[in-house]
Amino acid sequence: MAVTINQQMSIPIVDFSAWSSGSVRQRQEIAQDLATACRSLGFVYIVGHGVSPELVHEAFDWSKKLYGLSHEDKMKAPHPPGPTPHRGYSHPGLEKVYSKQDAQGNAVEESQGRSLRQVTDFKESYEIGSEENPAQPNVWLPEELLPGFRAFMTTFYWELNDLASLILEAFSQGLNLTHSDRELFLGLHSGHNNQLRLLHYPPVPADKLEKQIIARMPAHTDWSSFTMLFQDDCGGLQLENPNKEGHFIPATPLPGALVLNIGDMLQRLSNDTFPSGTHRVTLPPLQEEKDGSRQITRARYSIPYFVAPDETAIIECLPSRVDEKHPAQYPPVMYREYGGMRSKYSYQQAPTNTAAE
Ligand SMILES: O=C(O)CCC(=O)C(=O)O
Ligand SMILES: [Fe+2]
Repeated sequence: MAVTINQQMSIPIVDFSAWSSGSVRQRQEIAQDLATACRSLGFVYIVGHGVSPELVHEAFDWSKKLYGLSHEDKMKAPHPPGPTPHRGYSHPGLEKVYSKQDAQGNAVEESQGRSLRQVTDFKESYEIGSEENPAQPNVWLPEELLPGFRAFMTTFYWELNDLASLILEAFSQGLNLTHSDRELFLGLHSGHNNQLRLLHYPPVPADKLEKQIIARMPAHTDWSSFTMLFQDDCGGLQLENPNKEGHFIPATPLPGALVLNIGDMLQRLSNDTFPSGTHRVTLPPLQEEKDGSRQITRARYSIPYFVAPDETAIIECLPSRVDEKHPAQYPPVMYREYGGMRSKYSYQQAPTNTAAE
């Protein structure tokens, strides 16, 4: 039995190890297990995913080296102004993550953008894409600052895309797509519009997070098709229980597992068969260090990989998932336009970077 519901954590675990070399029956079981898991929460742990622990370890090592550089050096690969291109280094406080609900209504755009920023997201990130995506060129550090970083990350990006392609196949089988829908679905994802993200949440006083004076990452959905996330052992990632608004389930770090969550595009393509999971990063349960009487959270590192449709792909409910009983829930949308709408306020003028002091 490849799917287990861990009672304590309630997030299903799917073993993907037999996907590439398994029998037709084994593959069918995995596809079904994955679909069952994604239907319920839109969140699943994948074990046996084939990305070697050494490679993941090396990626975290590079991330630590990157964030160990001085602010001045990190700013040699600055995120360009505005939300796109979404590449390079974002210092703490620059990017604001918010939910679809937070940003509704067009008339009060400016004030909304400002009010969303009253609570700073205390994290720093570095975004990497395909080297062959002219719409979103990478912003690299000078090679001498971190020799080998660019080469490693470029290889890692495509290694993760290899896994993403297998998971897309498993999804098309689990969703019972017709042959032509399968071709369409796979064809939307060339791999050139994915995004590899290195995230660092510096230590902060726990009470600042508790009192919501600052945030790590507020509740949101990802707007790509799905996300594969590696996290360190700190904890703090949580997903919202889809049946109980405002109740969050911890995505406790599970050694060797990646966390997969469904994004808005796959929710649309699957016509709501797979819900896009709302998640956030908040206070981890572990607080090991103390600063006088004040509790300080540990630093946290995570590496999400967003598997996205191509920029100009038109996303609409796949015909295999639409019938009289299940009419299409979404009109067609170009992926680039949807992303633009969701990220509109995320890179407005940032407040000064002092929130965690
Ligand atoms: O850091 C994490 O665990 C989650 C990151 C995340 O949700 C995101 O970057 O969209
Ligand atoms: Fe996310």
